[in-house]
This record gives sequence, structure tokens and C-alpha cells, in this order.
Amino acid sequence: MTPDARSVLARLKDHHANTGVRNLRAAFAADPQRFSRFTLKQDDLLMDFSKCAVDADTLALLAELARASQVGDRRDAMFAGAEINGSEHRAVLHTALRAPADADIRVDGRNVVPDVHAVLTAMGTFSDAIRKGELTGASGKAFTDVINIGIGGSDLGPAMATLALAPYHDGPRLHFVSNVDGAHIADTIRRLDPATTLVIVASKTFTTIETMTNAGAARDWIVDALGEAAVAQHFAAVSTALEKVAAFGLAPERVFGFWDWVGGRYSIWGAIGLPLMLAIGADAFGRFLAGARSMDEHFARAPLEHNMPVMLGLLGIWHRLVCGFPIRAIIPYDQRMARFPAYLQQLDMESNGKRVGIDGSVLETASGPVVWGEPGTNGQHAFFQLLHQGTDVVPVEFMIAAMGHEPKLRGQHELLIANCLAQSEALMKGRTLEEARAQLAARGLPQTDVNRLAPHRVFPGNRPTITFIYDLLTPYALGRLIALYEHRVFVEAQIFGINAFDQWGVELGKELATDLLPVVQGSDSGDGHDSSTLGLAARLRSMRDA
Ligand SMILES: O=P(O)(O)OC[C@H]1O[C@](O)(CO)[C@@H](O)[C@@H]1O
Repeated sequence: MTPDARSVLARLKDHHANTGVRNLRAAFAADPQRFSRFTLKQDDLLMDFSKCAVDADTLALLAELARASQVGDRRDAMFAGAEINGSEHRAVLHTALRAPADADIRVDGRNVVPDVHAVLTAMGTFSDAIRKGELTGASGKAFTDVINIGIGGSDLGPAMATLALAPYHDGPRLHFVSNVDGAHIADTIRRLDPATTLVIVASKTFTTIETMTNAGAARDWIVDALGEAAVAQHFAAVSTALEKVAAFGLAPERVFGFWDWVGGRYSIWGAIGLPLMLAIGADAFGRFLAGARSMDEHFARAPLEHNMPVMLGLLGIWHRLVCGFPIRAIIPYDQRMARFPAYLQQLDMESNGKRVGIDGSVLETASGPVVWGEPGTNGQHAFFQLLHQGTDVVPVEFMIAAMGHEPKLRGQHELLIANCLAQSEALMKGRTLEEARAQLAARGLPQTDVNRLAPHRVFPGNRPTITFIYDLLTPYALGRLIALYEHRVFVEAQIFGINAFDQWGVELGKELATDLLPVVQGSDSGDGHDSSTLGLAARLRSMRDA
């Protein structure tokens, strides 16, 4: 955090403690314009943050915080291809993956946009041919199923978006295998015919043990059924490590590249999006990119006070660093967005779950919160109890489309909307002890029961929520929403003063698992490991061998 930002943060804390909004219910009662004063709009996308405990002074201070943290300059540097991922010496240019063909974005003096569009064109040609049945398997049959093998950023984006855009899915069926647990691939291939299955191996590094192991199992499955020669026709690969892919023996037109300036969790916009393109087609994929581009343009140009990703980031900082809430929940009222919270978990927590700043010094403040969620209305019948009456305050981010894709089920969509709005209203308003008593008394309960039950029926309220609404969950709308969250993570990172684009924390797990494998297999005594780890490994070995 910059010294200027630190001093604005101190003023924000003082404002929060002394002059800020104390009670949301009272704030709404005092200001009938609160909704229109605390909403932002970009086309049909509306962000309502009136149910957060902010006022005009809060927003002015938050904007000052953004300026003191050089959010605007850093954003411009990112878009221009500067090396803002310092610990890995890389530019950060997922925005270039959705830039128009005539854009000029330079990395080391070279315009990368023609390369991006060459890959998009190659993906389009390949996916059209698969979708039309022109490219077939070794036995001449069209592909009915595609398995994407990848993990983390090479899985979550396409898996989430393919489910979210199910109404546009008119290509082959998609399956996603990520876990090294053999159950994942076994359960997937059990239902499939190798003769009509295409396998995409997706890995930025092409070294990730889970992906390489599952790719080997898929290869064996294809070879056992169709012979070694079938591999060339039944596989495609996506990676930045093209020399490593070569060992897999695929023709160049089956290998789709991307670049080290695209982080894994930011990679759905290019070759990692191939499964999504196979599902929805190149045109719809283009609209998905266009949605993200519209958010990029808004983020790049809108003044900070009217800039949706900036405001979303500032509210995140307000809740995390000023109000002290360590968690946030993402609750899409859209069953097809079921994987969106998991996608955002990687995007946000792998980016901003850091303990040191850009210069390596230990942070003086907290960094990114825990992010979790599930679709509504299901979550209402599971963990909403804690959101309403638990002892921790969890800011919630709701999202819902005005329309569903099922015109015949309009009534169900209205019920969905009513639930979404009711939850944010209840979290804001709560229910006082007097109201709880009055309700029980109105039901004719004896006074002793009223006294006994009323405390259980009190809701503290004053719990902040943000609600996003949009017309319909189209490819464009989804692209725009993902880009909004990408930029929010960027804004928060800039204020925390951290590098959002490396992930040294997850490297540890990779190293340790490789190191322990010989111990698990019994070929190494495991000197240097602790007694618990060795004890568990020995016990598991003996249980396996019994
Ligand atoms: O695409 P790769 O190189 O297989 O990596 C997969 C994932 O592994 C990570 O490096 C760590 O889990 C993620 O950042 C990445 O998305």
C-alpha cells in the first residue's frame, strides 16, 4: 500500500467509526433516492450497491483511495502491455485476447493482436469442422463427445461457461476431467464411446501432474479401443509450451497456443476456451469476447466514480479493510451459473490471497477475502441461516437476469427474482425484537411463548449486499460479467499493493506431492518428513497391501 493510500485508509476507518452510515434501514428511510444514488449502469447491466453501508463521503474517500493507489495508471499500464507481473517478469494481457483485430498491443515491441486472431481463426476452423462432422474420429464417425482434460484455469473457465451457456450449446457434448483422482476420468469415460470422443489436453505449462496423468489414461483408453494411430485424430492440445506438446505427436493444426502473458485463471478468452467454442460455435464465442471487450472499454475509460469494476473493487476493499469482513459470498440466482462461484474462487483467491506486497515486504493490512457461494435458491435452504443470523457478517453479491431462457416457465423465473430480491431486502432490514414479538402475538400465541420465541426470530439486518441485474444470460452478458470480476480483482490488488498475477502458493503443493510420492509407494523411507505424515503414509500403505 502506498503511503498516500495508507493515510486515506486511516481516514476511511475514522469515517466508518464516527460519521459513516450506521444502519441501512435508517439510511433507506431517510433517503428515498438511495437506490438511484448508489447504482451504476453499463448498457443493460445494473449494479445496485445501495444496500452497502456507504454514503457520498464514503464514495469520495474510496475514490481518493483508488487515486492514491494509482489504480488508473496501473490499469493503463496493464492494457498497454507493461510488465506488471514483476515476480515472473511478464506482461498481463488477457485483455489482448479479446481486443479487436485492428488493435495494436505490444509485448517486447511486437504487436500480439495478429497472433491472437490467428489462433482464434484456427480454433474457429477446427471447431466448425468438428461441429459439422467434417473432422471425424479414426473410424470415420463424427464426434459426439469432447473431454477437456485440464485443471485450475485450464478447467474452471470452460467448465463454468459451458454450463452457464447451456441454452446456446448446439455442438458435441462436453465433459471436464480435472482431478487426479482416477474416479474422475473413469466415471467420465465409462459413459462414452472412444470412436466418437475427442480429447482436448489443456495445460498452460503442459507439466501439471494431474493433467498429464489423466491425459495418459485417456490416451491408453483411445489406444486400447482404436489403436495407436488413432491418437492423432482423437486428440487436440492447448498450451503455451508448444515444444512439450510435440511429444504427444499431434499435427500442428490440432495444437492451439497461447502466451506467458496470459495467466491460467485469466485464459478462457483464447485457446483454453476451445471446449466452449466447440459447444456454442465460433460466432457465439465471438459475442462472449465482445461482452468482455465492452467491459474492458468501460474499465479503461469511465471516470473512477462511475467505473463499475473500480466501484466493485472499492466496495470489496471497504468491506475487507475498513469493515473487517474476511469473507464474501457470490450467489447467482441462476442454476446454470452453479460453477461461477468456484470460478471466482480461483480468480480471486489465487490472485489476491497473498501475504507480501509487490516489493516482498509483509503486508500491513489484510489481503483478499475468502470467496464462496452457490446458486440461489438452493443456498437459501442450506447456509443462508448463517448469513441472516450468524455471528459473522458476510457481504453477499447477488446476480440475476430479468428473463430466463424458458418462456414457458416465466412464472418460475418471477419466483426466482422474488426470492433474490427478498433475500437482499431481509439481509438489509432484518427484524427487530419488537417486530418479532408483534408477529408472534398477531398469531395468537400466549405471552410466554412470545417471550420465549421472539429472540430466535430476531434478524440483526444491516448486512451488506450488492445486486447485479441484466437482461438475459447471453454469451455477451457472461463475457462482460467475467471481465467485470477480473478487473475488480485487479483494482483490489492494486490497493492491497500486491501482485495479482503470480501464484507461488500453489507451487508448494505441486512440489510436496511429487516429493511424497515415493514415500506413498514405499520406495523411499521419507527422511525429513514429520511423524504424522510418515505414520499416515505407512498406515495407508499397509491398508492398501492388506
Ligand atoms: O494450465 P496448467 O499449466 O496445467 O496449470 C493449471 C493450474 O495450475 C495452477 O498453476 C496452480 O493450481 C493454476 O494457476 C493453473 O490454472
